Amino acid sequence: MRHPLVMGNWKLNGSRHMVNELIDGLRKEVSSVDGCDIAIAPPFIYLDQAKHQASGSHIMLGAQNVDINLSGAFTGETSANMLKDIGMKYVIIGHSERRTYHKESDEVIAEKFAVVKEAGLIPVLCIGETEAENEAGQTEAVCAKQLDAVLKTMGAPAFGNSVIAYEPVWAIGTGKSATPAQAQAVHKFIRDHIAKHDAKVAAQVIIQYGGSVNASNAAELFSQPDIDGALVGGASLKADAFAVIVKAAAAAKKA
Ligand SMILES: O=C(CO)COP(=O)(O)O
Repeated sequence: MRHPLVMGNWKLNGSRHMVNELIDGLRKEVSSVDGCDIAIAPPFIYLDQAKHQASGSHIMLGAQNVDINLSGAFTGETSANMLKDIGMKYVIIGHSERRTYHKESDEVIAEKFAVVKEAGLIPVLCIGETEAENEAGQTEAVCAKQLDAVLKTMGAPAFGNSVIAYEPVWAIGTGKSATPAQAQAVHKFIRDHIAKHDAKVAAQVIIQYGGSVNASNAAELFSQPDIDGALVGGASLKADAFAVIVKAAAAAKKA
């Protein structure tokens, strides 16, 4: 049985005050939840503070990005080993906002996947099509290409103890989530695509959905057989809304 993961991607939001308030709120709301892994990914500068604030709870920490290099003359960057050093568990890579605004290619993202695995951290690989690609019927081709970048360089076993987040770009921050049936169809495609290489790895890889997940639509999304939790943006900035999503994921897998 796969254990769902609900992860909050705070993106470029937060302050010292908010880190303390939000984590304190979450700790109260989710203290009795079991059956769902919980993580948050605040901005880099607050990761250490967040780790301390969450200590003793089952809220895990993740980073929103990582560099492909481990050390040296790379001004402004953060390495996978540094993230490991401060107690991170997950690293989000390939988010569509980084693909778009920072021109990250599939090849660079595959390199990031490799350094994250090498450091003993869990990559959360974001994939998904744009609205134009969706309308052109290219959803599966785009997802396959984004997965293949990692499959080609590292092989299917790299997806063992890794997370994939299917985030259709048109659903991110728009309030227009994919329907549960639409998301399920793509999640099944993703799992089947990995199964062509390694059925065992495909059966256990966590595939999260992301894109306008909120307290109202989460339960129905999680009722789908191949949706293993969510990567949540806006709704992760409010403890009560995020907790509803976490509880929905835990309940779905017990049902
Ligand atoms: O990009 C996302 C998570 O990584 C989704 O963002 P929203 O939940 O705000 O749509």
